[in-house]
Order: sequence, then C-alpha cells, then structure tokens
Amino acid sequence: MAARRIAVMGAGYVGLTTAACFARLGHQVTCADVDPQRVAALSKAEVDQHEPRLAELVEEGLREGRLRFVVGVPANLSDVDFLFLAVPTPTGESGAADLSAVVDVLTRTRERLPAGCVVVIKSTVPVGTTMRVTKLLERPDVTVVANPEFLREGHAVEDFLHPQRIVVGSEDEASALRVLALYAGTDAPAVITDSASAELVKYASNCFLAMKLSYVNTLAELCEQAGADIDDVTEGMRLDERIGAAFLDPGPGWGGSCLPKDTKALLSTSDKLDVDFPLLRAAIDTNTHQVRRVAGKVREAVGGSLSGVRIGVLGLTFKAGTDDLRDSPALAVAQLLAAEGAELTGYDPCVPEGASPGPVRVVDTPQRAARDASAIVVLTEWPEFAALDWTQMAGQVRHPVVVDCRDLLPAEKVKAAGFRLIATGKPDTGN
Ligand SMILES: NC(=O)C1=CN([C@@H]2O[C@H](COP(=O)(O)OP(=O)(O)OC[C@H]3O[C@@H](n4cnc5c(N)ncnc54)[C@H](O)[C@@H]3O)[C@@H](O)[C@H]2O)C=CC1
Ligand SMILES: O=C(O)[C@H]1O[C@H](OP(=O)(O)OP(=O)(O)OC[C@H]2O[C@@H](n3ccc(=O)[nH]c3=O)[C@H](O)[C@@H]2O)[C@H](O)[C@@H](O)[C@@H]1O
Repeated sequence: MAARRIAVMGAGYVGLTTAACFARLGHQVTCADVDPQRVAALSKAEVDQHEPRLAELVEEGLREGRLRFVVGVPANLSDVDFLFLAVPTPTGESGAADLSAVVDVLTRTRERLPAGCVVVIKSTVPVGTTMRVTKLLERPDVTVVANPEFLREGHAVEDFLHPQRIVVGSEDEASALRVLALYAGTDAPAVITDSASAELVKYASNCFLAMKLSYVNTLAELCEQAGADIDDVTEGMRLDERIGAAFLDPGPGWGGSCLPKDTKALLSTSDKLDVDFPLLRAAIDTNTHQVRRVAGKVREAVGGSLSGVRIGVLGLTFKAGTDDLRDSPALAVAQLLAAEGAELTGYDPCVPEGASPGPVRVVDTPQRAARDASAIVVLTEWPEFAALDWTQMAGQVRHPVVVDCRDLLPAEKVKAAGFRLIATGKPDTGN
C-alpha cells in the first residue's frame, strides 16, 4: 500500500482516532485543531480521552515521524492528497445539524488545496452536504467524498482498525476508490455508493439503534407493569438472528454526543423533505419519557418527595468505558432530581473527585457516594458497581434502597445485604 499525505481537521474523538490510526497504517498525517492547548498537549502525546490504545498510537506516530499536530490550518496543505473533515456538527436551529465548523474549514482551506486533492467528509452531515460542499469549494480540480465514521466511544481504535464496514460515497468513483485504498489492511467489507446514500447510511444506522433502544426501554416499562422480566424477554429476542443480540439492554435513556443529535437531525431532514417519520419522533419522545420515568422511580423509592433528600449516584458518563459526559442520560436524570430538591453525591470511575458535572458533587469512592443516602441510583453500567461489597454499602446509607436503571447488580447479593432493589424491567417485589 502506498503511503499517502493526509490532513485531518479536528482532533476530537473522531479526528484524533482517524489521524492516529492512519499514521499506524503507514500514512503521513497532519492533524489540525483550533484549540491551541489541545494541540500542545497532543504534540507531547498527552491524550485526554479515555480510549484504549489511542495514547499509544499517538505516541508511536509522533516518535516515528508519521503524525504531527498543528493549530489552525496545516502549513503543508499544498502537499496533501486527502483533507479529512472531522469537526463537530452539533444540533443547530430547529434540530438540524449545524455545519458552521465544516464551512469554516472549507473557507480557510479551499484556495490552498492542491489540484487532485480529495476532500473527505468524516463528520456526520445531512444528506446533500457533500454535493453542497462540492459547489461551495468552486474547485473542479478537487473532488469531495463522504466517508462516515461508525466508531463507538470507548472502542474507537479497535473500531477504526477493524470496522464492520467502510462506507464511501462520491459522484466520482475513482476518488471513492482512492479513499477506500487508505484503509488497506483493515479488511472490512466496503459499500461504495453515491454521496447522498453514504451520508444517509450514517443517520440510518444511528437512528435505528436509537429506535431499538427506545423500543426496549418501553418493553422494560411494560415488563414492570405485567410482572415479567426484561432480561428473559430480551434473551428470547436475542436468539432470533433477524433481531440481533446487541442493543437490547434497557437503561436510563440513550445519550452521548451522537444518538441524540443525529435523531434530531434526521427528523429535521425528513421534515424538510416532507417525509413524515413518526417512528423516529416516537423514539425521541420515548427517550425523554424514559429519563423522567427514572427520576419518578427514584422519587417513589424515597417515599414521594425529593426535597432535601440525599441521593447517591453511581455512574455519570453516558455509558461505561468512556469519560464522556456529553448528553449523558445520567446527568439528565440528575438534573431532574436536583430540580425537585435532591442533594446528589456521585461516583464515576472516569470522573475525578471535585468535578461538578451538573448538580452532582463527585467523590472518589462508591462508598462515599452512598454515605447517608436515602437511595442509591445506578445510572451507568460500570462493571465495578456489580462487584461492590453491597453489605459494606448497606453500612453507609440512611435507607437501604437501590434503583438499578441498568439491570447491572447481582439481585440476590444486593437483597441479601438488606437492600430493597428496584430494577428496570423487573417487578418491584418490595425487598
Ligand atoms: N464521537 C463519536 O463517537 C463519533 C462522532 N462522529 C461525528 O464526527 C464529528 C466529530 O465528532 P467528535 O470527534 O466527537 O467531536 P469532538 O467535539 O470530540 O472534536 C471536535 C474537534 O474539532 C475541533 N474543531 C472545531 N472546529 C474546528 C475547526 N473549524 N477547525 C479545526 N478544528 C475544529 C474542536 O476543537 C475539537 O477538538 C461529528 O460530526 C460527529 O457526529 C461520528 C462517529 C463517532
Ligand atoms: O455516531 C456516533 O458518534 C456513534 O454513536 C454511537 O456510539 P456511542 O455514541 O459511542 O455510543 P453507543 O455505544 O451507541 O451508546 C449510545 C447510548 O445507548 C445506550 N445503550 C446502548 C446499548 C444498550 O443495549 N443499551 C443502552 O442503553 C448507552 O448507554 C448510551 O447512552 C454508535 O454506536 C456508533 O456506531 C456511532 O459511530
């Protein structure tokens, strides 16, 4: 495989992973970011994301001279073969994706791109963006390709180097194939298509996952009312290959930096294209309901009023295996509890003591989070919560009640320690 010269704009979860992994695959990579502090830290191989192997690959790339970090626009742009865009596309007005960072990068680079260069949009962008970018560039000698990213936080490097699929979309097939060739060595099936289809694969996938989760969260509610057990119900579903085994664990709602924004963005796109998408709207509404439902369970667990009541919160990140707090359902639940007067003390293995995400005072052990609590609520599925000594936890609390929103805890052990366990998707037996 021939080594290529790649510039990656944006050094966040996706940009940094892309840059470090392409360097690992043998390419020559310059990664640019607007944040000078971030660039200074990365240039010393200081990686602040909690991502297995990422720091190691950054360090390797720097040491072997295949990776470097710069502020703003790379000075060597006239040499690059590919310009990757990995800048944020947050929720903007009326739910649509805000493309101002994409436009900003193009404005600052368009005149400096060499002839024959390929602009690759890795950021998640609404259908039609690649075509619009092509027009905006006004550079017939430069092609634009959509290459959406599917990595999961907490598995970023593994997912990038061993993806389940690589999707490349362009109106220029030769450019699409050039982009695909960059991934030589990753051995994933490829989908080569037009840019609109490629852009839509990304939203279609994230929104499908969100719908699946809203479905399972409502099933969990149904189980509680019907006296059924969600774990057994999903076990029965998982064995059907058409349904698939993954993404069937109920929780306090789905969150993170992408599922919430991408569901809103696809709904906004559908509205603009005059396509009614009630399924997607219902998935979003169900998620709002789920967060409220969890807060209601905690309120009920402490007897009906949260005013002045101390709650111990276990888990703050949007899922286990990451330090990312963006759009965390745990924090959304915490906000609702705090709005009703609860005092929240929390513990999360990836959030340092003294931090104060939202209304939660963070301490350094689960035991301290439980101290004098009238209820404990498990919001993130960190395995270490299941392995806790629940008898010791019982010694900390004011009232031994635990609301397990992730169905994570070993029920028999927790109950044997004297706790009343209220688990999602299980009948509340009162002990
Ligand atoms: N986080 C994830 O797991 C995934 C994210 N995506 C998509 O990738 C894109 C980037 O997301 P993240 O990496 O999570 O964002 P992020 O917020 O972690 O990082 C974005 C980086 O871009 C920098 N930046 C902002 N404006 C810039 C500009 N004009 N020029 C250069 N750098 C700039 C920021 O300083 C930041 O370091 C989004 O479109 C997102 O939807 C896609 C798949 C997975
Ligand atoms: O576009 C993106 O940014 C990425 O969004 C998600 O990845 P990520 O945000 O890392 O998080 P997920 O692992 O998908 O989890 C999302 C939410 O669903 C919740 N979840 C997940 C699985 C499950 O069974 N139950 C459940 O409640 C998680 O706790 C979390 O709050 C997708 O899984 C990635 O493929 C995609 O690239």
